Amino acid sequence: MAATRFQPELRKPAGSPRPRGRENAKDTLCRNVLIYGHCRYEDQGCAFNHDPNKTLSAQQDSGRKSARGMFNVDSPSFTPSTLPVSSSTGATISSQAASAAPFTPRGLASGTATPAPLESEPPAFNPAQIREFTPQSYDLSQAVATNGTGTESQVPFDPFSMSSVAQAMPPTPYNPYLEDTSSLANNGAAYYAAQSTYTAPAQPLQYHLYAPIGPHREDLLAYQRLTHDFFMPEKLREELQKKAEATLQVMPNSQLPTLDNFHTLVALDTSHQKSATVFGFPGWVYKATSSKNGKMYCLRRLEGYRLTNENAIRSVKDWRRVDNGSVVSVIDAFTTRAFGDSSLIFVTDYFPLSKTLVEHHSTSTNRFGNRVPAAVPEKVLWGYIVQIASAIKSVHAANLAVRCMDPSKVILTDKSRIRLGACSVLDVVQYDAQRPLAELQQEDFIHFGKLILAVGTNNFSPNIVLKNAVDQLGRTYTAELRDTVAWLLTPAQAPAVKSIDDFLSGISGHLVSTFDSSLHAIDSQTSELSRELENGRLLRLMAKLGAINERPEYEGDRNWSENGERYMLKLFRDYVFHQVDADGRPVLDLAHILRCLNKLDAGIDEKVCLTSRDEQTSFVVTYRELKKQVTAAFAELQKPAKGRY
Ligand SMILES: Nc1ncnc2c1ncn2[C@@H]1O[C@H](COP(=O)(O)OP(=O)(O)OP(=O)(O)O)[C@@H](O)[C@H]1O
Repeated sequence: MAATRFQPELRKPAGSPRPRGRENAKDTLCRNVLIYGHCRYEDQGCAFNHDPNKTLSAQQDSGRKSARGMFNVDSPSFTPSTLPVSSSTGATISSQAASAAPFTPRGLASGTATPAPLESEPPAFNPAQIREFTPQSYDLSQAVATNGTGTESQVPFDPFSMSSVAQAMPPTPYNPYLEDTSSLANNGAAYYAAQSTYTAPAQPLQYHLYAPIGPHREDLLAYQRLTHDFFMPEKLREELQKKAEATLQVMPNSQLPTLDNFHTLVALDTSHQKSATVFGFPGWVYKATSSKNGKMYCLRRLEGYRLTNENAIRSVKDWRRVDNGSVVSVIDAFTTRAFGDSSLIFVTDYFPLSKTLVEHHSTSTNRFGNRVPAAVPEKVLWGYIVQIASAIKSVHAANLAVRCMDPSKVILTDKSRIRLGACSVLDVVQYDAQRPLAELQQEDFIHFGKLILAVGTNNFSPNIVLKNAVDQLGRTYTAELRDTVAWLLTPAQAPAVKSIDDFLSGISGHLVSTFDSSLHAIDSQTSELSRELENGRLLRLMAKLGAINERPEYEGDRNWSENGERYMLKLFRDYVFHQVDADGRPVLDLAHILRCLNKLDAGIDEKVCLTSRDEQTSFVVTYRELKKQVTAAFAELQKPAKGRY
């Protein structure tokens, strides 16, 4: 919008300074100069002064001359040489001036009482000189003192400092499972006494502790939520339960012997066929319970093995140095005649319901019962590659070699989680060969390549033709995967040697994505765990209620009678678990149950109306009161009966 210029000939400026006549006008600085820096009408008869220096000296002179140097209403307002002042002068500028072209101040800060010397250079904009805003701790007591008002001490609150909060917190963290909150009260006493600083609330949370730790499901409306939303996902629960069941499984009428340190052996082999292809001895795998600590271990037995060199079996202890998530830890090895032969036993960690890669990847059958090779997703294959590479790194770092990476000796213990399951076996069995470690380590790369090739092509035959299999791999998967496997299968040209570190840097992109997947897995498991933590709390509460309610042995006891305090707990139990609709049909609302139990556990001040089934008695009682009664009743049950002990 074009600026409308101020035209003194056409319009009188409104407001002060009000020129008294032409003479006065000469001493008054033209507003066009004031606003725009120059006046277009200067040579066309504008009566005002166009020389800022003159105005200034005239004002100074008049100030010096006049005994009435005092300002009065008629005094021309003080006008800095080049800048409109903010107060009265500003008010006199016409509204049109608001749309004037931008004004560039020349040499004077707005509102400054002393005009800057006109000769001085305009200050350059220098952001470095501007002091950064730093939030200061606002000390109210000081503010009060400077204001000179009351003596009341105010709480200095520094919202940016946590130190005051940390100091005020009780030294021991609040334990929501502790029924006895007296320690909290003690802490609280000290804490409340020192109320001079802001403190975070330290009392028990006023509700339940289900904290929404992610990752979350999509937003669901209340009615879309399922029972499962409150508990562990069904699949995970089932999986864990099956694993627990497998761990505790026993074989009735088992013919298997009891060993020196192990009992209750359960065969884990899925086939009865003796196979000596991998180790040169028929092998069997058992789950067994340790007599020393009651824990379960996996025993791998090599049938008919005769120990010729004591050192062979001692080599197993070197494997205790290997601690890697992708290696089944080797605990011990010994020979035994308990099976009626001379057997070599390796003791390793036990992973319930694990399957070998052969078992897992060669089980697809079509509707005629024939095996159908199913391509393993490339992402899964890369996951395997990363895990095995990590295992090899640990093993090589411990100056050992894996030696056995047969797909039937690599076990899948969880979704896409694999572990090398037969480490150390060949170290003992082929001890006498005394092959150099460097050679064995280089051979590990070839075993590794063969393993991935077997899984990728779904061909677990020992007679696989490598070249054809690599070509087949290239047709199903990316060139990167094919080249990776080809690199593993190609022996290094002596004297060059392959190193696992070179391999790891070559697949670094896949390391990152596998790492990210495992972070996601950890996140969801932590989230599940936090939910189960709360469910465990509720279980304890339900156990208490169950122990308290319906105790026939207290029938004659006044405390437990229909009028006694304990009666409320019975009504509460009805309120929580035995709700019925208008027709007397059961109402099963899990959310109601959880909500009530959580409120009871927290002992909140909310009231609840409990009515007896015959609707003759009603209590209005707080959850706090109910909680007290649960605690008291349970404590009474815990007391040994008089005269009984
Ligand atoms: N550490 C372990 N924890 C739990 N189960 C294991 C463990 N190691 C192996 N298993 C399981 O024991 C079973 C037998 O394993 P084994 O190594 O004998 O495989 P296999 O397929 O029978 O091979 P082979 O034909 O050479 O005997 C497999 O189902 C395997 O998943």
